[in-house]
Amino acid sequence: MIKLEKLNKSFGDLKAVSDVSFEVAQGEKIILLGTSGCGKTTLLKMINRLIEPTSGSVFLNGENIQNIKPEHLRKGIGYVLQNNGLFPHYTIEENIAVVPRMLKWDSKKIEQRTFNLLEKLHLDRHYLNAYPAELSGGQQQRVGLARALAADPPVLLMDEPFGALDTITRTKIQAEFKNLDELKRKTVIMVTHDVQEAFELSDRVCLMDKGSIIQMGTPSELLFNPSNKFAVDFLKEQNLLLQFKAVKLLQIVPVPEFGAYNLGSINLDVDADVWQVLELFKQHNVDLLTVTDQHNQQVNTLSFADLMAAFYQHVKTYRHE
Ligand SMILES: Nc1ncnc2c1ncn2[C@@H]1O[C@H](COP(=O)(O)OP(=O)(O)OP(=O)(O)O)[C@@H](O)[C@H]1O
Repeated sequence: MIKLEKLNKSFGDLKAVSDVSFEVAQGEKIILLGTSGCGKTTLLKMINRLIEPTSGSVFLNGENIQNIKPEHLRKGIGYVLQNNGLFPHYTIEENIAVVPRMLKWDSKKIEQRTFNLLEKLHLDRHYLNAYPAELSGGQQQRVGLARALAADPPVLLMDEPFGALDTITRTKIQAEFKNLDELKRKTVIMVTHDVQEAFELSDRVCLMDKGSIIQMGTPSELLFNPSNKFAVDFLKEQNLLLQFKAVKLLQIVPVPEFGAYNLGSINLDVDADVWQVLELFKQHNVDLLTVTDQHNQQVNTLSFADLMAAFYQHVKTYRHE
């Protein structure tokens, strides 16, 4: 779907992006992660031609984007800017309608799409005539996302979309983002410097430093098989928490087909990660995790200590693979 080939960008003597190559499959969620100034935004902007590379190429569905007019290219690539970048003198309705108007949609279609997006993004219709400054940061962020999604582009580029939000609003919007059906089929490349956000929302993480890729892989690959000291150090602070979130209960405690996990009277999602289970152990003060089969017969029980032992055994095995 998207292919980056030996992309370089220099600003004078400064190499902002250095020899970056990778491919992104359709529907994949890639997160560009790294410290401030490592070249993430520059790399992102080369994908929609807001910045032209010094050398190297970007291909979209096999076509070199140098051969596509920037305005045309950007109609098929939604872009959520850092600090949401809404036009302050446009109402919310006008902000959302920017690309559909460029595409000359009729007003009824634009209205329907706008209402539909507001509903999906939990924004009340009465904001339509308001200006961005009248909305909270979280609401502005939702409008920024609605604007990028308005014309239903197959690709979405997002630059620190949740960066300006407080932790609680951020966690809430991240969860909504993850569960938005509309986004599931889209190819997303997103910039962040927040490790947890990267691990939570991505299929693969592209860890960068000084313009270059340090490591690109799934969250589990980065966590359990970091490629060098930079990758180890970057993830060190939150390592254990990230590991608990990266490992699914299913990977360490088998469950029969159509069976279930239970904590006391709580029925757990079979897709739960270890962190969610640990949280539930703590919150509900239960002693045992039970595994039942399709007839609701108990086939296994694990204490907190058993669960931890299974987790560490899994981590040990994974590291040696
Ligand atoms: N237009 C420009 N002219 C000169 N230098 C630039 C320009 N744009 C970016 N840079 C420099 O290129 C480097 C990479 O910048 P970039 O914005 O891509 O980093 P980033 O990883 O996105 O940082 P942040 O997380 O702080 O947004 C930085 O050193 C920056 O100062």
